[in-house]
Amino acid sequence: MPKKAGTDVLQQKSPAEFFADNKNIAGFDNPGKCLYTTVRELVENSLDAAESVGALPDIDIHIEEVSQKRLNSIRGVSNHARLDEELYNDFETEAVKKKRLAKEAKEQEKLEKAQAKKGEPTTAKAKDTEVTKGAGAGKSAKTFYTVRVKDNGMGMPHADIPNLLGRVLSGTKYGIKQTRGKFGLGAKMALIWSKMSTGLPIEVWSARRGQSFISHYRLDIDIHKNEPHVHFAKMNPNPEGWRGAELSVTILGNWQYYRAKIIKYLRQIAVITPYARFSFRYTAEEDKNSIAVNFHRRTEKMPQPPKDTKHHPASVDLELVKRLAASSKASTLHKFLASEFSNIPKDLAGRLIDEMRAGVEADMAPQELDGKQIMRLHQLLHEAKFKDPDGAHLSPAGEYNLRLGITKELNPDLVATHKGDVHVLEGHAFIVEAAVSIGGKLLKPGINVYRFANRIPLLFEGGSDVITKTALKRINWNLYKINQSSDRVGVFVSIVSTKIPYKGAGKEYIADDMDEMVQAVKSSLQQCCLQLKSKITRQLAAKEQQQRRKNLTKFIPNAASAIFKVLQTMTEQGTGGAKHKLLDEDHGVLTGIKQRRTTEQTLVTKLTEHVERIDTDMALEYQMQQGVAEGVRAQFFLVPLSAIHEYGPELKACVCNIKLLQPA
Ligand SMILES: Nc1ncnc2c1ncn2[C@@H]1O[C@H](COP(=O)(O)OP(=O)(O)OP(=O)(O)O)[C@@H](O)[C@H]1O
Repeated sequence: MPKKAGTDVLQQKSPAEFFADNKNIAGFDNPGKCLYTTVRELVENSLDAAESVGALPDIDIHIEEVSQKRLNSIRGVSNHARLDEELYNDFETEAVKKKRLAKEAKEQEKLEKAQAKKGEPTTAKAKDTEVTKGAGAGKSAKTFYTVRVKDNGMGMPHADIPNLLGRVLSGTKYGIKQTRGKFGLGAKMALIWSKMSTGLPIEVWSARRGQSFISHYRLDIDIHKNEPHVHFAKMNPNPEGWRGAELSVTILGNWQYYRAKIIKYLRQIAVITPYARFSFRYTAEEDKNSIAVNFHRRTEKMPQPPKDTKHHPASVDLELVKRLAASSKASTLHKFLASEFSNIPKDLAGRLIDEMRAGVEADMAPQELDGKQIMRLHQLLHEAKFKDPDGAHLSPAGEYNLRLGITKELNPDLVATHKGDVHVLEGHAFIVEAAVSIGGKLLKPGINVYRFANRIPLLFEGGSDVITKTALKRINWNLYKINQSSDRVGVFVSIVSTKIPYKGAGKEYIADDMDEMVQAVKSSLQQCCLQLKSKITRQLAAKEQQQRRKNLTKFIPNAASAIFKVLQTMTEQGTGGAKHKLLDEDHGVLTGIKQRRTTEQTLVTKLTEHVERIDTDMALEYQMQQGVAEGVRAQFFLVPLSAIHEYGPELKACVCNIKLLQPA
């Protein structure tokens, strides 16, 4: 142990201490961001937990505002009235107070005038109200929040709960599998922050399938030792057979500044997870500020769950090879290579061993490999040719879910989706899915980028991210008849992989420096744009036609009146002086006018009929050119009323055909 702290004194930190000192690395930058990241980490754990047992996620999220005063009573700290006002940050001298009140009165007067102008009732405000300030009152007051997230997932084994939630860098998601969580850090960071800001422990309820009790824990973390500290643990009866987990943590936060981000996050997670139900409630100390938002489940079709896979030879480092060899249960080196790695079939394992030489035999135990032999093996694994991972173990959201989520949450005019091929980055397979939408009231004019990685929305650091940069700089939107500044364009890209190359443990963005990733994102977006281009071209043609008709129709009254006047003059003056001889039908027209059978209104009616006929003829001609099969098609999704429904024959009507297709 160091005797005294100083720059030249050797000190050691536990992982918990490190992350407590550097919270920003994990996305816990300031109170508002801490509130956001806490919600996010707990929701993502819940989604992982529900999907891992194949349950359609049902997630309740509740944020409850807790004033300093209430927090103090929870903690048993007494709330004293202030004795020495000048001691506090928010103390105002008489002069400052007078100035503030005058300013407030002026603003109030302005507001009342504006309301009176609009005919609205004026909101009376008590002027010069003196608030009795106790502990936690005034503008320096902080606000705390209890965040509670409940799910219907797999729950946690009773005995593992302290380690899973009270020891930094512990978790069940370190395997080679696509999961939202990866680092074994998120929930513990929420606990560390609660410990740092309120000193309150985390509370946990959990029940697993086949378990007759509900585990109930209250625990915190010994940051110095990186160990869980259990306040109490109980096994309560579970008469209703509930399964899932519920976590509750009380932290310092800032709802006011991060409210929009939290709602945006939930809206985006609802886009990428339309098979989940999210119910969100915010309870404020003042009831009028409370809100509730529900994101309903729109489909019961969940993507195939991701599967565990093995290390691809191209993805292993020297340390990992050493560790795998030391811990392998395979009896021979040959079996070790063929069983611990993906894409090394038996014959290739034999060839690799032959290639290693240096005293290496196929039937030696992997633990017998010495340091140099391990180095040789590691080198060979990176130099030899192996098949790429096929990506079958990944679980992309699917074009159906992506489209459904976008349509449901943003209601755009057009959407195109595309699922890219499997690509590989450092031995890890990845798939890029993309969607591009046009229109919809919720989007601003311009390019609106939505980023997802392993089905998590990424909301921060957009400027440095590969998806944003590709959408803004590498796509020539004009080529696809999309106006990048005036059209409301939604760009949605979802990347799934066993290893998302995040920059930082906060999982906020993917860097732009990997060519494989850049190309895959670009190509998926281009494919969406190509689909949109043909739809937009058709829409533009239809619009042009409509405009032409509108223009012609607009001039009919004037044209009819002018023609009528000419014809009237001709009838009145006779046609004796005409240069050209009139045809019989022309005489007919003039006679009609003379006898008042043909009026100006007759001309209006005839011209209108003519414009409409031309319009119909052009539409028919267009339809003939396109062919019936190429007629205007739009995909839309119907939500079945029950889980059992049939994809029956095509429904034919005079205006459209509807065919119910089983989603791919
Ligand atoms: N709601 C839950 N249901 C079931 N298990 C959970 C739940 N929340 C957490 N866990 C378990 O606790 C472990 C630790 O969670 P934590 O959030 O600290 O890290 P992680 O999700 O593994 O990784 P990351 O830091 O990347 O989010 C998880 O791996 C999981 O096994």
